[in-house]
Amino acid sequence: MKRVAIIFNPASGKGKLDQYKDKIMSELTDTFAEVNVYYTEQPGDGKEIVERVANEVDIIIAAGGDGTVNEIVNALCPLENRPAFAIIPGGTSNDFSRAVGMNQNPLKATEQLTEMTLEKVDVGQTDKNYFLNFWGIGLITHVASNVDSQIKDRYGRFAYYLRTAQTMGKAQPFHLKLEADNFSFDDEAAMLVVGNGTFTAGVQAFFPKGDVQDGMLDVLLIKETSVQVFWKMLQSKMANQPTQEEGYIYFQTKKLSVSATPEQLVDCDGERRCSTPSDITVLPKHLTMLVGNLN
Ligand SMILES: Nc1ncnc2c1ncn2[C@@H]1O[C@H](COP(=O)(O)OP(=O)(O)OP(=O)(O)O)[C@@H](O)[C@H]1O
Repeated sequence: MKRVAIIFNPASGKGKLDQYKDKIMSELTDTFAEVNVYYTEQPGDGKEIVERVANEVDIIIAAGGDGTVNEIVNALCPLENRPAFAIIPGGTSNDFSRAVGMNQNPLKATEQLTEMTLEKVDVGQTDKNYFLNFWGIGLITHVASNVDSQIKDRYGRFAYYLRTAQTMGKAQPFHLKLEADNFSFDDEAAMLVVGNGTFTAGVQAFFPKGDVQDGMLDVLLIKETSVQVFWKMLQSKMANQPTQEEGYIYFQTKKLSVSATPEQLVDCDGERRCSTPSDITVLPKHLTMLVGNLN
């Protein structure tokens, strides 16, 4: 584990990483024998860099926000020989970096990386796309990802649910057909979220007890949206226990097939580029990551 490629997105988080760049580099060059730095200039560059350097390095670090991480992970996951992966958080939400216990200060996160704690983590796959955090349809695609960060820090899940409740009028229910390992559903629904990581938009909104190493996907199906349903969810622990409440269902599975009428836009780790139908599976321990505090 000596050769490192760090891919910076200078535009992430409105250029947030710029002030830390020199210190990040000196910390890395003190620890690793070879550190090559790359800068992305436009969408697609992260993918191209990974494809170019993956065979020559032991570790690829994504220094940027969730969009940068998503692009790099989508280029890494199909490779047969995957270098280890790490994240220096540089965006607004930084969901998977939080899930693997990275400090949200980029310099402290770099120090954590140099401790070289390696863990294998699960990855979600839907058709040709990979996700680390979540896949979702329905209401979730209407919730602005940037719930005010101060309010989010203070009120966590509650702020996110409140924002979701505010957008409720915008989402039309849809007819959902779902086939999972031990569960099927064929009825009206308002939202379906499939989680791998535990964070959505910077908060542990839906799967606070999720585990990125358990080889399972967490699934939350909201049948009808009402303030009462969100209130019930807020009070529940969602602790890896299958739950069937009046307004929502929670379960775990290794794979599921989803179709919807009308066709639904899919939000996959914040990227909205595909629509239903979708086949979703978990790739257990598919990526080796340098992590912070995983517990
Ligand atoms: N130099 C660049 N200028 C503008 N956009 C870029 C550049 N390099 C990469 N990109 C694109 O910017 C997009 C957004 O990046 P990223 O998500 O890291 O930042 P962010 O939007 O500020 O963070 P967050 O998603 O956490 O809010 C990525 O999809 C990436 O392809």
